[in-house]
Amino acid sequence: MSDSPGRTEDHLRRIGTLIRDARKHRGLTQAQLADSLGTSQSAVNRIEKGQQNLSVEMLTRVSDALDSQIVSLGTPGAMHLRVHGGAKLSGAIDVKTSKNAGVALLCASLLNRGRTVLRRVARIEEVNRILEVLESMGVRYRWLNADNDLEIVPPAELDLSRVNADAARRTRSIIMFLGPLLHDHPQFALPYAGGCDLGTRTVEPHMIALRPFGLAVKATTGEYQASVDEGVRPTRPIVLTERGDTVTENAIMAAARSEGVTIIRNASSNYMVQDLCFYLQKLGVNIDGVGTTTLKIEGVRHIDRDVDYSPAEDPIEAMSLITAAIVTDSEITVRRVPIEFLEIELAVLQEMGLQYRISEEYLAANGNTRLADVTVLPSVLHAPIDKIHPMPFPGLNLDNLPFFALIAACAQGATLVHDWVYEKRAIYLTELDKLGARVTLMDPHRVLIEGPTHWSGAEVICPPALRPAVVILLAMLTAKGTSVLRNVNVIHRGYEQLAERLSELGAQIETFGDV
Ligand SMILES: CC(=O)N[C@H]1[C@@H](OP(=O)(O)OP(=O)(O)OC[C@H]2O[C@@H](n3ccc(=O)[nH]c3=O)[C@H](O)[C@@H]2O)O[C@H](CO)[C@@H](O)[C@@H]1O
Ligand SMILES: C=C(OP(=O)(O)O)C(=O)O
Repeated sequence: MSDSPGRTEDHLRRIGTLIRDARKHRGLTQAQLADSLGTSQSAVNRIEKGQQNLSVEMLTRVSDALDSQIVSLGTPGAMHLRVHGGAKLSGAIDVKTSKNAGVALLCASLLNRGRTVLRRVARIEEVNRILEVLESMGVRYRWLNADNDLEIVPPAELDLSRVNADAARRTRSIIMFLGPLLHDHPQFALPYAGGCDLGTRTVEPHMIALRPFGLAVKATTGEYQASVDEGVRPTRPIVLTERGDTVTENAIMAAARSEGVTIIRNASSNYMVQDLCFYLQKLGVNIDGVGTTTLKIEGVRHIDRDVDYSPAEDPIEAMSLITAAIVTDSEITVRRVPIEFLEIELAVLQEMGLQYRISEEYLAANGNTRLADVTVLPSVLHAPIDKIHPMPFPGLNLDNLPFFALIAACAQGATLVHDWVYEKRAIYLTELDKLGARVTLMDPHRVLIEGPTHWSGAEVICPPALRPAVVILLAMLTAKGTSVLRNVNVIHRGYEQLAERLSELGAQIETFGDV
């Protein structure tokens, strides 16, 4: 190691603490660990205090003895959380604007020759990835202030020859560049879409929706090769084969600059789609039917307007924070909840016995979305009578399903959670078992959860999916003892400063990185 002595000591102390935590999780005394390492109890004591130099060989032996990877190598930048469970939360917290509107609006800013300012954008990795891709195309952007207002200025001509493939491959939202780009670019290539690892997520509906605008896409190694037959536009209503959010957004963005009227049927009316429509209306695009499944869009061939738009608050973050209160049995007020996108969730929770207060409604800064403050009160929960399953809006949101799994684990009785959509997400919920939950995987889409759970701290590596990772973090808030959650970078994809904001409510969470 070419480290300075001070840093080495600091690293040794941090490794020592990790070893102590892992030992305690295993329920071992220092003497028992020493035995299995063939060393003395005093040596283990020195190791845990960071007072003993450690060879790689010794570290490997400790890792084996504790069945825990104490130090991860080769993942530069990996961040982890140490959570001391059991603390009650109190106070109030504001919901931030949504990830999913944020990424859609960034893609939509490509439709506009003028300057777009987006207010209070969630400063999350998913947004950063799209910004990196935009920048690689020649778009300039600037964070304007501490409120996270973001300015986007497109170049006279986009340069699609050097698209940042590394950033693009890490987000599924890259697929939403197809709709905006097809207007001015007869040929272009885009890297394949990435995102959470949730099993197969088809892009076929996007192809079907965009074909009437002249788009043909050939998938080659690692890239979509797009070609556009200019002048082709829909001759009849576009009927989406599934009511997906991003596919609806792609169709809207294709229609926005296509002259004449386009009708989209079986459109998603979800929150991010509504935000996109409100933004486009500010750009002069006439859209009828916002909030319904039939949209009538009057395209404008050239859009060149300086525009200022405020995306609405995130219903999934709101659900995450409500869940934090429920699992810790605390009273907290979640402010700026986009209530119209959580009504069914709250109705189901009420049936499960949740007590909460709700304020008068008020409007989000976009002038449209209804907000309210929700105060969650400590409650005794029981399993719902029926299974919990998602539906396109106005159903229970698919991204909120994992939170119901955690809440079900806190409730008395057995709950069936059915994720009919994603092939893999439900499987990750069985990770809750490491903290004491009883989650039985019935098949890849259904889990049976038996509560209530006697949560106990553990060390868990984040699954490669945003919501299941957050659910594990929230369970750790209530689990007895200390837990370690590794590789939490996946959480930063969709949440801004979640650990820090939970700490402000009283949670005891420390962040640490790889040594
Ligand atoms: C950036 C963004 O906005 N992401 C959201 C968006 O992703 P996105 O719109 O990309 O969602 P997908 O297209 O992957 O759809 C999700 C899954 O649902 C299936 N499907 C969808 C609609 C339908 O009517 N029938 C059907 O079977 C799809 O085949 C797919 O397997 O919607 C997902 C589903 O709400 C959310 O989890 C994501 O957070
Ligand atoms: C699945 C999700 O998002 P994405 O579409 O960005 O992968 C999510 O937000 O939970």
